[in-house]
Amino acid sequence: MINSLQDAILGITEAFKADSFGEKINLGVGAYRDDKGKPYVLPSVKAAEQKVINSNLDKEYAGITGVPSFTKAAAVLAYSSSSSVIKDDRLVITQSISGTGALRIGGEFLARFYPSKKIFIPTPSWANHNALFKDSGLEVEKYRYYNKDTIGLDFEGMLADLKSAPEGSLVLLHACAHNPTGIDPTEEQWKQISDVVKVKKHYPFFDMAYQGFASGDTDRDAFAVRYFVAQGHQLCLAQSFAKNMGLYGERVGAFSIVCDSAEEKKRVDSQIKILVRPLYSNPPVHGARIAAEILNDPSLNKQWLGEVKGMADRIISMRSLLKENLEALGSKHDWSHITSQIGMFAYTGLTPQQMEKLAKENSVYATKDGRISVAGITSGNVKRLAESIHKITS
Ligand SMILES: Cc1ncc(COP(=O)(O)O)c(CN[C@](O)(C(=O)O)[C@@H](O)C(=O)O)c1O
Repeated sequence: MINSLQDAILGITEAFKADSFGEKINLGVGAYRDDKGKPYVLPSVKAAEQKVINSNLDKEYAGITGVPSFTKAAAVLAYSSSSSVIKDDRLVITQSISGTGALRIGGEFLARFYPSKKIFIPTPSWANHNALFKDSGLEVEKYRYYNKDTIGLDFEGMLADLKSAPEGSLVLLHACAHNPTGIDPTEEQWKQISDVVKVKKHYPFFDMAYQGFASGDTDRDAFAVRYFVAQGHQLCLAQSFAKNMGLYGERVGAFSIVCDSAEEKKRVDSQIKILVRPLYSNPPVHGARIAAEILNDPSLNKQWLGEVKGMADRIISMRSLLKENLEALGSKHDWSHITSQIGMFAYTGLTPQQMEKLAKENSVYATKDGRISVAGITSGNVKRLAESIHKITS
């Protein structure tokens, strides 16, 4: 019996669309919305796209690993131009079908070549990680990440689970803006995580789907990845440009592997090509060309960084507004986690039953785990949202 897919996240948008209430609120899928609740095409993306169109490029196939001007620039964005992985030419990188595709290439590659087939992912993690790595042929295990009592990071639990995992396990790490909790380790905690990963000889797989979108600063959001590289870890990285460039439907991403030499890079590069060719042969060019323009044109890059910061800042201000509105209503709960968390999502701590009530009785739609996409909050709907939350939590 084939079960029908009722995706925990995409299904929320379907329910939202089916609701005829005029003031319904969608806090489901992690996609940025402006203060009018509308999708946002970054002006820098529009300008870059115009440049691509004006170049009258052909529509020939890209190579298996994609548009070189994109992948080279994506590597610099993640690792920085001064990184030894780039200077010593020991980074394998391929374009991917956005972040999901990057994770999948990584999962398939590791299932083929990495000794351990166990990948430890945080509890909770992005809803799609589990199926994605299982379908890649890996066994998915969990490490503690979220402390529901403090609505914070269960750092002791995380370290303990990484220490007790079999030596040389795969470990998935959210580089910044953890989905769904919005709770990130501090830089000090990342250093301790790196130490444990090194002692246990684990292999880090970073998922960086929100670089620049978390703090508004692309270098700051890449701290964990760059620190681990500086500490000598070999690792792999999935990058998505869905959120920080708003290229959701263009499916722009990259998968990279840090090797220990240029020689090993050559061997790994050919294995990546052997894996990708029969999967989808080569990736779409349009979105990658737009991203390449933005990353390589200094004035477009500067404009883009300002726009990414603008998105991050709007989300941060909506966090504060929601917390202030809840407090103004006389809520007795401590809502400080709403402003201490970072990135696209706030992990409210509401129960599935309360989330159900939010939807059924208040036309506020979000995933059952209590995650809300803060990007769906606007200065126009924040009051009604706070009233709805207050009503079901009083
Ligand atoms: C941690 C993480 N990693 C990878 C991806 C994949 O992103 P893409 O393939 O589009 O580059 C997402 C997107 N997750 C969502 O924002 C979300 O959790 O709502 C949403 O886009 C999704 O597909 O679920 C993510 O949150």
